[in-house]
Amino acid sequence: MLKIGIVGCGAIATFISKAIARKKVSNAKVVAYYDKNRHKAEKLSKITNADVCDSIDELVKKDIDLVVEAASIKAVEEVATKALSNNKDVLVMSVGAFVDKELFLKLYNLAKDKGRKIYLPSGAIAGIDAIKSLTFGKIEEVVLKTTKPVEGLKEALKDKGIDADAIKEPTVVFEGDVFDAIKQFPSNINVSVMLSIASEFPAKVIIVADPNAKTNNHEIFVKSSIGTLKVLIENVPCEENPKTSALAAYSAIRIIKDISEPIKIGT
Ligand SMILES: NC(=O)C1=CN([C@@H]2O[C@H](COP(=O)(O)OP(=O)(O)OC[C@H]3O[C@@H](n4cnc5c(N)ncnc54)[C@H](OP(=O)(O)O)[C@@H]3O)[C@@H](O)[C@H]2O)C=CC1
Ligand SMILES: O=C([O-])CC(=O)C(=O)O
Repeated sequence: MLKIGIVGCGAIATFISKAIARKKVSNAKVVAYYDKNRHKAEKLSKITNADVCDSIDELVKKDIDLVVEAASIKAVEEVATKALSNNKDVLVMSVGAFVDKELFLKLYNLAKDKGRKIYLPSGAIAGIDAIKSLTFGKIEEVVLKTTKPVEGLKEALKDKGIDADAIKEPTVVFEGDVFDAIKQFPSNINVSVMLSIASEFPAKVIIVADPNAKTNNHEIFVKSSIGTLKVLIENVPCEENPKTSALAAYSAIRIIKDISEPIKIGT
């Protein structure tokens, strides 16, 4: 039985907890939660009976195999460093943190030294399997066009001084590289960093705010010497957090399930 500790008790942690409690994943149990808002951890502990911790340090010292980071980009360095240093594997949802190459290398080397694994789920996008294989050829172009309901982009738009309520038709609110995209939309475009890591090529990113959209759509285009990939995924947003697609949580759940599977499907 894989023992899991979860840091960040929002939308993704809720999906994971329910999937485990409802035995959709039978090889794992949640044993500990930590959230900076203790009441959120307490709410989830009612679903799984897991302990509520007062700090990341307390959580990583527990008898657990895997720490799931489902908190924020800012939390990744501390959570992953402490998890790996305490000989736990770590699954990182806030993949945007790895836009920082130094952090990527630091955690990569720590995991290697400790003989532990860092899991980066495909998250809210599809096609990562093929894109990883395409890197054996020459990648020429990587583009992500994300269209989200205005509601899901509201906070980030406010930070940019854009009044989301004034958007009455599909509007491009960002066009640029992955580095600026994740800086300006840290809770919306982790997928662009995942795409760039998988393709080993910095993605061009376009973000559209659509007042009529009901789904979080990600359109991916990768041109390479091996082939050209075009993928569109239309994701149902989480009720608890409309910025986040349910698929992102299910990709983490799938990794947790696959850890104990004797057969590995896909690249
Ligand atoms: N890889 C991918 O494809 C995707 C990644 N994500 C990312 O995954 C992460 C989790 O998403 P989601 O569950 O929707 O987010 P939520 O906002 O629903 O939940 C995150 C929770 O973690 C808490 N938190 C934030 N920072 C810390 C910290 N340092 N220590 C402890 N708790 C903390 C938050 O508190 P508070 O609300 O007070 O900040 C909140 O309760 C986010 O970073 C999100 O951007 C999301 C979708 C797709
Ligand atoms: O869930 C999504 O559709 C994408 C997302 O929020 C992210 O990548 O940060």
